Amino acid sequence: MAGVSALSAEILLSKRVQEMVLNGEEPQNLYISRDDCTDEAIPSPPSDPIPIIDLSLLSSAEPCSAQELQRLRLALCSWGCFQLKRTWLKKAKATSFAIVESDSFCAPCYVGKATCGFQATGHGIAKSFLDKIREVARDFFEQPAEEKRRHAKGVEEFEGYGADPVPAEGQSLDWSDRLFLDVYPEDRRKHRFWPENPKSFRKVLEEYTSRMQILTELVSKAMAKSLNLEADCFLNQFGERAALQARFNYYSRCQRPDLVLGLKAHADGSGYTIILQDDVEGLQIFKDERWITAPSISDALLVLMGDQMEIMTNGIFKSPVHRVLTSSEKERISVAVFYTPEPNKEIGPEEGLVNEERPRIYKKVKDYAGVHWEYYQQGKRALHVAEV
Ligand SMILES: O=C(O)CCC(=O)C(=O)O
Ligand SMILES: [Fe+2]
Repeated sequence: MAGVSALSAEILLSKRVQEMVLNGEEPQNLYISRDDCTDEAIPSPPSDPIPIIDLSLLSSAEPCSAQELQRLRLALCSWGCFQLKRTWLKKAKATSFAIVESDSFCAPCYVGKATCGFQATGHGIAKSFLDKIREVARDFFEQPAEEKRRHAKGVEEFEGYGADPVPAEGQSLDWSDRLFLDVYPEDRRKHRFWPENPKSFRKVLEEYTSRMQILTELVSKAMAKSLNLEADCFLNQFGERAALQARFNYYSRCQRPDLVLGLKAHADGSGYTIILQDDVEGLQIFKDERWITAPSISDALLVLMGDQMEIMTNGIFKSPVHRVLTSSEKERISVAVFYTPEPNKEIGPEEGLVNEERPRIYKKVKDYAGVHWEYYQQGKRALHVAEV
């Protein structure tokens, strides 16, 4: 991009990428982060696809679930993520929930549960609801700039519409715009950042948040069971006021996808992250020394481990490095929900995962997400600060 004037990061971050694209502007130098664009050109050996896990089989009794638990554990040890496909959450009469997946429906297990007194009340994440989230996200970003600016964040703030705060010197900027919102606990919501338009945005996001709460309970329990731990152990570490934060990402088209990333390579500082993609691929996970594209499956959610699950599992589950590519042809939307232990709560490796064969590799940490952020801004991982 020789000849393009070098604007400072602060000025660029006060502008929206979407508007730069509408104005026909090329990416400035500060957005250029890739010099590895030849990696896609090298044919890579075929790899296993990101595992698809059927949670219905994990919330059911032995022996039905043993194989799926094993698949979940392997997915999280080797990939650090898995896809949840066509999942329906059915709220039980009491406090627990069963999940039923349409295409790998485990009839004997479900019948067993039903006769144990589980009653469905229709709390399902149907594909039509996932489409609704995508629709309100798209409708929000496609509004005129003035409307979105009503919910704008300051350059150095986190919450609201805009971009990440200014990174450390030498770090590149992401070719994306975001709307970042604290969604749970409810008393942490700052409604001035919640869009009033499209009209259904708030209601849909409230509903999605409730689904995410149910899902995090299920996933946390399933992960514990897959490691032969007490089902509630991770939930107890996350705490009752564990946070859910939603980040709506809008990746505009880019004239130089060979040089510019939608989101730079990073690992998440959350416990784990639940990602809803649209039909445009772009998310890549670094595995076995190469980047692997996460397929976009319209009725699937991608569950990606963050550093704090790696700590809680004493390094057994991996928090994968991932990034988002840009495309010159299509814009892309995703919604990432970060599930993070409650503020001020100490977390650490589960005792059941520390033994002679597997000595403790991480110590207890508190408010790790803040430390993670400082390193993230320097383009570094933070996990070493938790090492013993
Ligand atoms: O857009 C995506 O698919 C991934 C987003 C992501 O990794 C993040 O927001 O941390
Ligand atoms: Fe991420």
